[in-house]
Amino acid sequence: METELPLPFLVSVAIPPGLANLEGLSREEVSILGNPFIEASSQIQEKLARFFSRHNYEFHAHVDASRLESQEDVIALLNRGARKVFVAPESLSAYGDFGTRVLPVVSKPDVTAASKGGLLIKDFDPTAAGSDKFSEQARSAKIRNLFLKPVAGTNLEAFVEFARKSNAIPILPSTGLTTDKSDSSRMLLSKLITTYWTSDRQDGLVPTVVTDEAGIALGLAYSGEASILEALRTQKGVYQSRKRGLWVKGASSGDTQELVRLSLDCDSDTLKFVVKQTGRFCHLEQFGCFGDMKGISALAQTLKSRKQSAPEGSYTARLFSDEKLLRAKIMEEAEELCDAKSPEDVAFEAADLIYFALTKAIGSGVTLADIEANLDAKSLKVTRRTGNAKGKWAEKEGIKTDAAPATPAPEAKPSNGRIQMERIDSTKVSEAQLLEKLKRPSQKSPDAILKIVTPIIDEVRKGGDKAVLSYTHKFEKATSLSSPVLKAPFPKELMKLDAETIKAIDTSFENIKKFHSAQKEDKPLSVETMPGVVCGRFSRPIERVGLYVPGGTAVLPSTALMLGVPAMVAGCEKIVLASPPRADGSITPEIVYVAHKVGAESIVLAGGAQAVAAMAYGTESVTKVDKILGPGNQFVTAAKMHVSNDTNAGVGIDMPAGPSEVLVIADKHANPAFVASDLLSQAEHGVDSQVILIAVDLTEDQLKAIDDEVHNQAMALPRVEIVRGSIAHSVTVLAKTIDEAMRISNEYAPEHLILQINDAPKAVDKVMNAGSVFIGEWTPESVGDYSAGVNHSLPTYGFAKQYSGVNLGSFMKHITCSNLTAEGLQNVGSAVMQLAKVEELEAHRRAVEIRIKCINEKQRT
Ligand SMILES: NC(=O)c1ccc[n+]([C@@H]2O[C@H](COP(=O)([O-])OP(=O)(O)OC[C@H]3O[C@@H](n4cnc5c(N)ncnc54)[C@H](O)[C@@H]3O)[C@@H](O)[C@H]2O)c1
Ligand SMILES: N[C@H](CO)Cc1c[nH]c[nH+]1
Ligand SMILES: [Zn+2]
Repeated sequence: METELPLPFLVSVAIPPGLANLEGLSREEVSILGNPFIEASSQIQEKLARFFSRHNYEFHAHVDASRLESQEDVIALLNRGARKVFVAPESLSAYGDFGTRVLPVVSKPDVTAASKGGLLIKDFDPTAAGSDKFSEQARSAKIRNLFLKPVAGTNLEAFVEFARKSNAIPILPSTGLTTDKSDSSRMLLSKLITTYWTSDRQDGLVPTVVTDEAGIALGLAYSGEASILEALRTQKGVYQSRKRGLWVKGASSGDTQELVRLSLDCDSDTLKFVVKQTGRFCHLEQFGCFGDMKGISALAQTLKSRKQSAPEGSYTARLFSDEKLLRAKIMEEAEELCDAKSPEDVAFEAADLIYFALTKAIGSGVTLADIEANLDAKSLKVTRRTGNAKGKWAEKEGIKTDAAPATPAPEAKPSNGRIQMERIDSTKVSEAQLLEKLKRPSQKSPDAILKIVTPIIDEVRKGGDKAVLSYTHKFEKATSLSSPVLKAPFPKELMKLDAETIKAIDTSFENIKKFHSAQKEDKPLSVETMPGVVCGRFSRPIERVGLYVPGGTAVLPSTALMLGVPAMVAGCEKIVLASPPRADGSITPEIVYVAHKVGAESIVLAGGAQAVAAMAYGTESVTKVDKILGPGNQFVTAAKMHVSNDTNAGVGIDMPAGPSEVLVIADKHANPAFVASDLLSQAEHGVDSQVILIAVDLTEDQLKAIDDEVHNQAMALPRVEIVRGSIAHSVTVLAKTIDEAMRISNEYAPEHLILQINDAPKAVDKVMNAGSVFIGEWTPESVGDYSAGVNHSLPTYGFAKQYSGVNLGSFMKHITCSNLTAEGLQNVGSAVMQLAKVEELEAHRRAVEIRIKCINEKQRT
């Protein structure tokens, strides 16, 4: 059961007839329970989204959006505060990046339909045949976020019991609950709430923490079924006095409370009433039973009362009435805060700024609760601002800005803002400014990531399988998984695929195999450096390799091919694949099929640092490997670095392969639609991806044609919101010549370089730094990602300056050998002895001398 819900059930709130406005969905109806479930359709999506942001009290809106037509509708709902949106299962893959905020809705009771994060089953009939079995399966699978919506006419009390037993969250129809305000409906509602609570007191009352809207505890009271019923009926603070029965707060003192929301705590033995308090709560001369308010809440309270009755001529009264003075003070304090250095000064200046900012808010009728609700709502946004400063402020500080007003920051208008790359003219900026613009989006500091992965690695090293499994349960929610490894031979039923996919994998497999086989050396190297001195070099496969196939935000069977095929061609004896499993513990069938084709000995069903540690050190069931290869997120990369630095692990790694990137060089011969499609193909990987276009001597019309294509093609993509994120830190650079473009590209050292220019093959000579190059208009980068034969596991972040991408050599070691004849030793011996003498390593010298003496003796006899 999800514990973050205010109450352990949802109430499905009916949309008012006519849909003229949604005011019928008033705060009193949905907010007190804090937990509505609303059915959306494209027609009312916008109204719903606006409704969520307007009523920014903390209520959990769960929205059935299976009838929405566009992804943008879903994203708008998420951005405006819907905690969860349920969509048709076939469109789920488009929301991979939104974690458990988007879940599937189905009508058939089937536990296996639960994706990683949960499931909503509609029209559920708890009395139908097979429902007991379903309940048992649901309980043992411990699916988080399993929501059940009953078929019309279901007995609600029995249904709630059924849901509790099944570890599910029931969605109760509004009819008879919130929409019907009769006593009997309120009675049913209070009964349902009391069904969930447990009291350890003899009188059956439940302790009730009373807080104001900012969450400051006012005091402790008690609730019983009757007081809850009365509180719901009157929407006021009503409690159960232990001595005097029903206690309507403020009935005699006039210090009444408006009930804002009620919730149960995690183990359902304490209630919380959030109230708007008039006057004070405590019977003593203080606001709450724990004393008066402090800090920001107290300041907000004081400002509120000053606004109502500030003595004329007082400073606060002046601030409320003199807009210019307040503006100047906010600016002044903001600057002082920016300039403050010592912790004391920062605290002092921050307090001043908060005072003036809050004065502005209270003067505009905005409460502290409104500000806090905004902060909470921002944390729920799935599309974010870049965080860059705007216009004049950025210019003043000489830092990266948000897009100019003509191209608004995409995040500001998530649904329809233009998707456009920032432009920079390389001839009008300094080299330093250009490089600043081309900086990759910043990632979390390596230290912060290391702090997260080090304990995971240590635990796996010590705890083996058990530790790996516990992390897989935690991160992948695959709680049913009992072994972290799937050993070959892999069962056929785990690699059931349609014929078209098999054909595509087989084609790619053959091409990758062909290209990597061709990288084999014909024969061992052998060179006679002096007469009788023969030096040689031969290669051997690395015996045991661990191949990490990412699976967090997207499943990438193509990466399994790119790592598995060269390992097979190299002749590695043991190939171990690792990839995060799905929530039901299974691995994508495409990956199992590739593992089978490359002859992998096992698949480690784990991801992240735990998978890397398991392969580096070995566990009871995971084979220890000699080298770990493959891309991954920051946790995977940090874990690879960490284990490779541990001499006890004895494990090597490939190179840092992070968020995807592409640099396209296009001249006037390039087709704008092709250019845009290549940029977007890497932009869709993740919001941390970056794409760069170097436009060589293009006119404004030609540039606009590419910009238009980027926007129009992006808008038609299922992952448009991810593209918005990556395009926000992507750049078009204007250059005059191909040489200038190549110079910039070599400095950037892109993972992928695409040449869409006249006589593209000729320009290849000028490429110094790049992971992989795609030459000419008929070579989109995606052919390299999947099927051409080249490898797609490539160095990013500028590491193409010193690393190669994965290739056959990544799976081989080169061993050298020397073979001397007596004549050879005589020829080279004097040089060796002299250098040994210089280094004062006498034993080295004598190892030659002893042999030369022997040769000389032999020659004499
Ligand atoms: N350069 C290349 O050649 C190339 C190729 C393919 C993919 N990629 C990149 O690989 C990356 C794949 O990342 P991904 O996240 O989708 O999958 P992933 O498999 O790399 O990571 C998922 C794992 O991250 C761990 N994790 C997540 N959050 C965590 C947390 N808070 N603390 C500790 N561990 C946590 C979990 O163990 C989870 O299993 C992307 O950036 C993609 O662009 C690069
Ligand atoms: N372009 C990615 C490497 O940066 C690899 C990939 C896998 N699937 C699609 N693309
Ligand atoms: Zn790709």
